[in-house]
Formats: sequence, C-alpha cells, structure tokens
Amino acid sequence: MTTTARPRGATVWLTGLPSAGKTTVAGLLRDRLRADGRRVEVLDGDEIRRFLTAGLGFSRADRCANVRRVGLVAEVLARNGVVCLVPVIAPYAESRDAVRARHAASATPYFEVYVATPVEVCAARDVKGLYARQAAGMLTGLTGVDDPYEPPTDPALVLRTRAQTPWESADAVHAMLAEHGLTRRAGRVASGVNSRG
Ligand SMILES: Nc1ncnc2c1ncn2[C@@H]1O[C@H](COP(=O)(O)OS(=O)(=O)O)[C@@H](OP(=O)(O)O)[C@H]1O
Ligand SMILES: Nc1ncnc2c1ncn2[C@@H]1O[C@H](COP(=O)(O)OP(=O)(O)O)[C@@H](O)[C@H]1O
Repeated sequence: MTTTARPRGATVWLTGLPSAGKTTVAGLLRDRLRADGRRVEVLDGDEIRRFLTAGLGFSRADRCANVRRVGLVAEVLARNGVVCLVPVIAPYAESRDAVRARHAASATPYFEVYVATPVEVCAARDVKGLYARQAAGMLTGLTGVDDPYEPPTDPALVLRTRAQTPWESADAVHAMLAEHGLTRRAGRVASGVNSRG
C-alpha cells in the first residue's frame, strides 16, 4: 500500500493599512496557488468580522482579539495542509507576534507580508470610502490616520505596491512560497500575463 504525503500548509498574513492592497493580492495569489494544485483559503477580514468575530469593534482590545481569533483559525488550517491567506490589518505588533508564536509552537510555516503602501496612496485609492468619511468627520479611529499602525520590523517580505502592479505583488509572494518549497516555481496568473502582455 502506498501513501501520499500531504503537502505542507502555511499561513501568509498580509498586514497593512486600509486600501493598501491586501485583499487584491490575496485574491490573485489564491487563484495562482489553486492553479498550482494547492488547497487555499482566504480569511477575508470583512467576512470574518461578520461571523467569527461579530460584535468586535476597532478598539485596541477588540482588534487584538480579532487578530488572535483569526490567527487560531489560520494556524489550524495551515497545520492541516491548507495555504491560508489572511488579508487583515493587524495593526499591533503584540497580536501579530502572538499569531507568529502560535504557528511556531506547531512548527507551521508562517509568513508576515507587509503591504507597505503609504497612507497618502491608500487615501487616494480609498476603495471603501473610509478615508473620505474620516476626513468628513463621519468616522474616527481609522488605522494609519487617527488610530495606530505599528509597521512590522522583521517581515518575511515587503510589498511596495505604489511601484508594482497587483500581479507583480502577487508574483513576489508566490516566489517566496516557491523558495520555501510550498508551491511550484513555474507558472503565472493567467490574467496577469494577459493584462501585462
Ligand atoms: N476604523 C477603522 N479602521 C480600520 N478599518 C476599518 C475601520 N472601520 C471599518 N474598517 C473596515 O474594517 C476592515 C478592517 O478589519 P480588520 O479585521 O482587518 O482590522 S483589524 O486587524 O482588526 O484592525 C477594513 O478593511 P480593509 O480596508 O480591507 O483593510 C475596513 O474596511
Ligand atoms: N501592487 C498592488 N497590489 C495590490 N493592490 C494594488 C496594487 N496597485 C494598485 N492596487 C489597487 O489598490 C487597491 C487595493 O484595494 P484592496 O486590495 O481592497 O486593499 P485592502 O484589502 O488592503 O483594504 C485596489 O484597487 C488595487 O487594484
């Protein structure tokens, strides 16, 4: 009887400001990893907050609780062979470190990817209109504007999205995973190849 070893899973945590590009990169990477034959889940911040962490707001304590709960789910999935992509702001080093430690305790690969988009670029993108609402006095406690964001000091990868296309950013994360033997080296996101010629 032969047994097939299950490929190792991993968590890729995409941290950065609102509109930095976390969700966009996670979506492109999901498609690409699935094309490689990997099992992939995206733990989307908005959906998570509607269900798993419903009732939590944006105080420091609530954000830390949110991140720790998402981190628990990610670690369980990754430990069981899934590549888990997490586009969640996670503004505090303390809670990011707790998630890293949880993964280390089970020897589960964990990659912190800093989506390092300057706040002025994020505000110009303003995908959900949050920066405009904050400027109009309709919202307070917006990460990076009037609420803290502690940038990672030792991320596995930094994405400078101001100078990259979304596909280039996703390529960079894919290459990092390939270097660690977590997916294939060859292959590109079909839509990215087409749109870039
Ligand atoms: N005050 C404030 N600050 C930051 N973000 C806000 C806020 N209010 C609502 N939103 C929306 O909620 C999304 C962030 O949720 P997260 O779970 O990723 O945040 S956290 O890690 O718990 O800080 C975030 O999603 P992204 O824009 O995709 O980052 C926002 O759309
Ligand atoms: N290199 C890049 N990577 C990711 N997004 C980018 C990049 N360049 C431009 N963008 C744009 O920035 C916006 C990011 O939005 P989104 O992914 O929803 O951000 P977040 O999830 O961080 O709030 C999208 O409109 C996307 O097309």
